[in-house]
Amino acid sequence: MSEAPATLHARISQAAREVRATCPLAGSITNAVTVNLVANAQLAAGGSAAMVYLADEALALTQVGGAFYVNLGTLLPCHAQSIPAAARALRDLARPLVLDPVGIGLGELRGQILDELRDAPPAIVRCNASEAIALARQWGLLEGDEAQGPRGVDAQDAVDDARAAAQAIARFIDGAVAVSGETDLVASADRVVEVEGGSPLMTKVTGMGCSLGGVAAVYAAVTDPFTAALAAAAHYKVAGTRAQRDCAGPASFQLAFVDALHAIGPDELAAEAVLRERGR
Ligand SMILES: Nc1ncnc2c1ncn2[C@@H]1O[C@H](COP(=O)(O)OP(=O)(O)OP(=O)(O)O)[C@@H](O)[C@H]1O
Ligand SMILES: Cc1ncsc1CCO
Ligand SMILES: [Mg+2]
Repeated sequence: MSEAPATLHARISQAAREVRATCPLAGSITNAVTVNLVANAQLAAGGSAAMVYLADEALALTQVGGAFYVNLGTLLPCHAQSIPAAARALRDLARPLVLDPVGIGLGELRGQILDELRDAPPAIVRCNASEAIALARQWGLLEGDEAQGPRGVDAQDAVDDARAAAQAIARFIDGAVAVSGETDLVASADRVVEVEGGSPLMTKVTGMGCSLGGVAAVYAAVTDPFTAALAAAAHYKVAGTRAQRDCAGPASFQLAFVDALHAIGPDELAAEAVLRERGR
């Protein structure tokens, strides 16, 4: 990993160049609905993919991959062991974990696993606004009114409403949080950047968020968590904007989107990324 350049755009293009040059492996434990899109997006972005379910295999993958991705979307009994075991192994190796806490609040197992991850935390949390607020509450990171109240699993909150939660999580994990929506928000302990672009059709294809987490893990294999989260968010927004021009609806959008992820080079990515710094 070389030293990060000063500007955000330069950091993104350097990260994309390193991904293209090294084809980093990010292993995944991810949900059964969208596993194929996650792997295809990781390959199209320039990385390599390997999906597992069992603890034994997850532990082997943490040793060989540059980063690891965990998505709680469709839990099975084996995940009660495999996800915490992978997270602890990554913590001990000082290798980045990217977490998508899909469906936080649904049933008990998700909550148990997230309690365990508090002690072996991810480097990047990738989620929607409601999930960011729910995770910050579960980990006890909010105070006053913000700490109260039940939350569902849908993204009923606006991305901007999740800003305090995102920053609280980013500080707690000493990493980055990427909250997706019409405008994405990427937070580190001391910076908040908005990323514009994409398409409303991204909400009509399942797994756009899941696969964004997988691509963030590919980037996390070559750069720091904040740059990785920002590069992945920007790559998705630029690819989504392009894909919308060439499609007839959600199905052809997904194809055009994966093509665009693949076609966008590091310089184009930096040139077309629309970023707005919101505070540091
Ligand atoms: N209305 C929108 N306009 C533009 N881009 C959007 C819009 N909604 C979502 N996106 C983009 O779609 C991608 C996925 O974000 P989204 O918030 O839909 O994730 P998600 O709800 O976790 O998805 P899933 O759970 O289906 O994987 C991100 O790149 C985000 O920027
Ligand atoms: C639809 C769905 N259900 C569980 S995971 C998933 C994919 C989007 O998160
Ligand atoms: Mg999601």
